[in-house]
Amino acid sequence: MKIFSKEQIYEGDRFTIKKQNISSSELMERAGISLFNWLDARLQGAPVPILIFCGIGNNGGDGLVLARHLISHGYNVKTFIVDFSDKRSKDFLINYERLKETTKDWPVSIHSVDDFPEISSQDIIIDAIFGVGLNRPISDWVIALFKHFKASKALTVSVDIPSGLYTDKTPKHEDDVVTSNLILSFQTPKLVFFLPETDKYIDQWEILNIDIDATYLETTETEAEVLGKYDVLPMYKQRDKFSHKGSYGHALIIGGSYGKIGAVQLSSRSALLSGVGLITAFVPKCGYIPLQTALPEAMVITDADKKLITDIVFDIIPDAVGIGIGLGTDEKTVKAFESFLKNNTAPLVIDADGLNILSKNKALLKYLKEDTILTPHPKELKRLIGDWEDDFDKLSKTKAFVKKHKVLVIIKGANSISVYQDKLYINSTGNPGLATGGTGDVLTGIITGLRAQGYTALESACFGTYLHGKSADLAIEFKGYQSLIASDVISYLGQAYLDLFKQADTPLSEKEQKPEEVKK
Ligand SMILES: NC(=O)C1=CN([C@@H]2O[C@H](COP(=O)(O)OP(=O)(O)OC[C@H]3O[C@@H](n4cnc5c(N)ncnc54)[C@H](OP(=O)(O)O)[C@@H]3O)[C@@H](O)[C@H]2O)[C@@H](O)CC1
Ligand SMILES: Nc1ncnc2c1ncn2[C@@H]1O[C@H](COP(=O)(O)OP(=O)(O)O)[C@@H](O)[C@H]1O
Ligand SMILES: [K+]
Repeated sequence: MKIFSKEQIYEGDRFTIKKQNISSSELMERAGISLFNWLDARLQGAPVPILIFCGIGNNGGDGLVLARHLISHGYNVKTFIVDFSDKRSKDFLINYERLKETTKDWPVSIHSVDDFPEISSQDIIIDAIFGVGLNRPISDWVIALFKHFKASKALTVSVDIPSGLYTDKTPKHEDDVVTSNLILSFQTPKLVFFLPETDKYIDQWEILNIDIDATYLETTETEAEVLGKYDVLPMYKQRDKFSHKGSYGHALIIGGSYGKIGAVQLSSRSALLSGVGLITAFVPKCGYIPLQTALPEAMVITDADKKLITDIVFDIIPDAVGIGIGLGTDEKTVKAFESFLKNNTAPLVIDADGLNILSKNKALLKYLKEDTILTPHPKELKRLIGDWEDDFDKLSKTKAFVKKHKVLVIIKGANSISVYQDKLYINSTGNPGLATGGTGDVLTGIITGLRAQGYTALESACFGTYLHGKSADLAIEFKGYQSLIASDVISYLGQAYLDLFKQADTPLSEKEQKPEEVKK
């Protein structure tokens, strides 16, 4: 599902208005009706007090349309205008007049703290104060209103985006944003719904379809996409009836050091369960017996050294290599890594200590072949690209790194983001059960396994992070968050594949509702 930028949202409005030959207030009517239909379907006429707080722009206009439809359907509504500016948008004014025609009364204006209404915890607050148009710091009294909302403990529903949240930067203080329980966002999720620093402002969100022109939505290239089942499904490669183990590639996992052989076992097993034809592990001598015992399906090649990797030589021709897990950063290992990088021609995935070695020896970056996949968690990323000011800065620095070295970087975490050729691919699966040692090794194994099977770098990253998170999502139903361990993620990989073909899930895009006519 595409994530449109603020500029693209405004352009989509203009395009739709022209193409469908409608006025901008008709588009606002659709937005307001979609809000009304959503609420009406859930409230079913319940007489709960609904307090609608409208700004003076189009977000406020949406709130006014909603107020009009709720009132004319008999709901218990109070409408307030949060008067933070003398300006009024054209469509706000049109709907301000229309509301008056319905209620025969003007909404209550709020100019300062003295005007704040009492709010009970049983009320519903509709936050239509600022939308994507927020472009500068908010007045103190408006922030005090946000706090007043929070103190009331009333259920708070934000229109399009929680007021106070920018689309392209992180708020300075937590209190500067409305604490909302639910966001009803028009047509496209916003990038801030997926970033670690803005996550605290996002509880639940749903997309409301307002019929922005389909051609515009299809043909506009966006910087970011969030990938659900129906986005990764086309990447899936079927197995042919007459295929054999040679058809599905040979993956090589290079890593391990004394006390960290388990990491290689996790990666190798994950590669196998991702579907690879053959798997070989390259480890120090101390890894031979444990690996051969724990994973009989794997072949094992050992380094001359007992405890470390000191010279990476092998006579197989792998279709993809995953390197770095449990590797350590001993000087001898660094040398071996360097010489491997210079000579390797197979598609490559670099993780963990492989990344740490690169960070300490930036001159090695020039040996990375195009489309190498790097899988840093945030600390490893910081070592690689330097510190960042906020999440947006992190993304732009990662993009610059990706462009310069022609690689793909997966920024791991909740909503892992694959950064490739100027674009961001956001994973939608996974859960905090994954916050446990070894799950990153599993991801490396899955991605290396996919790469060896002939998936492109981008497909391996997107499909791999999806499957990894989905396995964890399926596993926690039986294991719980606390007891999920990396081995469980591997065990559920088969279920994650099977789940791709289950029909029960609604595609993200089909969750969008049609902006039906208002029910009479
Ligand atoms: N396709 C869609 O998605 C559709 C979207 N629609 C809706 O439109 C919403 C965007 O509306 P919007 O552009 O009018 O901006 P909004 O957020 O209401 O802000 C109002 C104005 O306030 C100003 N301002 C900014 N910051 C300020 C500050 N700190 N303190 C004081 N003033 C400040 C600034 O104006 P300025 O003063 O800079 O000229 C800004 O323009 C969008 O979120 C959605 O709800 C639908 O109606 C139709 C289809
Ligand atoms: N809270 C979370 N929600 C979803 N996924 C998570 C969460 N925490 C960690 N993960 C995932 O778990 C994996 C952890 O990788 P990493 O930090 O390298 O662990 P390790 O080095 O122990 O294997 C990554 O794929 C990351 O995206
Ligand atoms: K809002």
